[in-house]
Amino acid sequence: MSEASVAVHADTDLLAQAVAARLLVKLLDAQADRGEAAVVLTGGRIAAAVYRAVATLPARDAVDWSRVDVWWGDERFLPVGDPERNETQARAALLDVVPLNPDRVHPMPASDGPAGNDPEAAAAAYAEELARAARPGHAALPHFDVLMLGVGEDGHVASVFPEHPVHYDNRPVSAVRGSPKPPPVRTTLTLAAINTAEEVWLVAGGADKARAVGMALAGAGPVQLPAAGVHGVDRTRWLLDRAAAADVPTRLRSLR
Ligand SMILES: O=C(O)[C@H](O)[C@@H](O)[C@H](O)[C@H](O)COP(=O)(O)O
Repeated sequence: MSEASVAVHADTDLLAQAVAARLLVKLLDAQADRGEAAVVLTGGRIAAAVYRAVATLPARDAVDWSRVDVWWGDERFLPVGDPERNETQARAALLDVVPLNPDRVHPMPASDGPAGNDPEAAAAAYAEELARAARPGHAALPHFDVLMLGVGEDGHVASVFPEHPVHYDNRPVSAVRGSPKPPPVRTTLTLAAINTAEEVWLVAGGADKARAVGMALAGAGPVQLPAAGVHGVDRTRWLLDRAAAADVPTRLRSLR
């Protein structure tokens, strides 16, 4: 398993700026190595702040956005264009302002989409879309260069919540009902699918995240604290601000 690294930034704004800069470099490196790049997005406030920061960095134009695949790690199961959808937030903050190839943007299905108002069918449809993008004969999932996650106060990541049946689903994409964070119906990559990414970044800012972050890094169980069960194949990066890092053992921090 890859080692986890922890970077701590002074405040949430600097955290978002630093993650945005890292993301651009990661996309550039992936394109230099493989000719293309694939990123998996998430929802929430810190993710939106990162997307907005990417949009304002002049270096964003160094990325060939037409060769970036955009996937989502989770989605709130709502109609297309609903302001609460993670897709809508990412489009407004970043995706609408960079020259992406629309065929390479892969939102999770909406509740009024072709899969119908059925989150299980939506999860299955997304699993099929992922499988179509996988290298033939290799895997059920395409290569993900970097997968970003926020962290909930309860330790959830994507829409994998503590003690939820999704932990026992061996498919790559799962429907979620009864989410403790609204809205209650969602779709999500499972931890096993998340953990196929080359790099996984857990981004958390604010004092309300300190307990979950500290417990995850202290080795809590993944069913009780999903963030503890996340590992990139090459790297797992915890990208935090000082308040969120308050309970992280000092030996694990590289302070900035
Ligand atoms: O749909 C969502 O809400 C998410 O994907 C969720 O996993 C989020 O990333 C965390 O809850 C952190 O959200 P904040 O950054 O807003 O605290």
